[in-house]
Amino acid sequence: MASALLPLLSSSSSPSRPLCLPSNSSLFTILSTRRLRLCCNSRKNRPHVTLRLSAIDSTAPLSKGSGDDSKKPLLEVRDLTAVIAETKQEILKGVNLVVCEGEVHAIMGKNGSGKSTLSKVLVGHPDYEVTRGSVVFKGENLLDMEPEERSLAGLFMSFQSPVEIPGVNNIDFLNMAYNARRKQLGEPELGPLEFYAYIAPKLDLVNMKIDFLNRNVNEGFSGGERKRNEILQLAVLGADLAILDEIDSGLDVDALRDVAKAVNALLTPKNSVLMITHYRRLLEFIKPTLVHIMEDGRIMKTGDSSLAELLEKKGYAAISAV
Ligand SMILES: Nc1ncnc2c1ncn2[C@@H]1O[C@H](COP(=O)(O)OP(=O)(O)OP(=O)(O)O)[C@@H](O)[C@H]1O
Repeated sequence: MASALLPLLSSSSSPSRPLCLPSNSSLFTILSTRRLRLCCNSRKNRPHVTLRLSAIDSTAPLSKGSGDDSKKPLLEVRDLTAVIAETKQEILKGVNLVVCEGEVHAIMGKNGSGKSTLSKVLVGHPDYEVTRGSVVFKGENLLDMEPEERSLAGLFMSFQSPVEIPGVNNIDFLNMAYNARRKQLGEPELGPLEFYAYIAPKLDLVNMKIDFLNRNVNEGFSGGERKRNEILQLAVLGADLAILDEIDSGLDVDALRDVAKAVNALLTPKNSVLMITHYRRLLEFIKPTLVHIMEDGRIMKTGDSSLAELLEKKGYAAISAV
């Protein structure tokens, strides 16, 4: 692997070669949902939680994600209401959600129910304004933080449609994002060689060819390659809470397995995943602690993975009737 890295090093990441990167402000936006803390443990200590569909009334305040009092809440969303900044149209209409450390939560729901908006509001996307409610992340008021502060605090978001960054190659982008984090932590930055040594095992984790490091970020990537690249970013940057918006869309079965394997490998009893999906298939690979169903800007139902099974067999009408 080391020798394969050398051509890339000399061609793209020489310290003497100026990086072609976007302006600071756009880079900030790009990086604002990226953040790091390397987590490589397995999730074998994760408790298995079984809840019946009726066990949680999602309109009532939730005390703990899974109802397990020994767990520490990581994210507490209370009565969150948000509008589109430009039009003031209300999209989120009172979301309640608690994710504890070490939990995997899945959010499902019809198209347009507000799932992506919720995730974007959590990372501080400027298209939306919060009009009511609170979000506490690791004990801090998340809504008071700038997007980049949220990222540095441990929030990572993988977008439904990852953007291309023309003129910026992947390895430079990742190296810079990782170094920004290290700088924040008061740690020395990694030079190109050290960074290659750091990233190489992560490429294996997501089963990505090394060539992708030398291509511009997401430029010409297939849908599946973009998703793998998102998970590579997560593996590099790490996260206390990773929000994965339809990470399964556009993936073939093998790619889904690889991505799920990588996500599972990153989970520890301390960090959590909030994943948005339309399909139960993903939940077979990444086992959820809880499944939430969103409808018209609210979480209307919460249960275990049997909720996703019911949904797949009988559709949303059956869920409303439960
Ligand atoms: N910036 C925006 N401008 C206009 N409408 C928006 C904006 N953001 C969200 N919406 C609208 O808000 C609603 C919720 O959108 P959102 O993307 O959150 O849905 P979703 O549940 O993720 O849907 P899908 O499953 O199709 O991805 C949709 O009707 C969408 O058109």
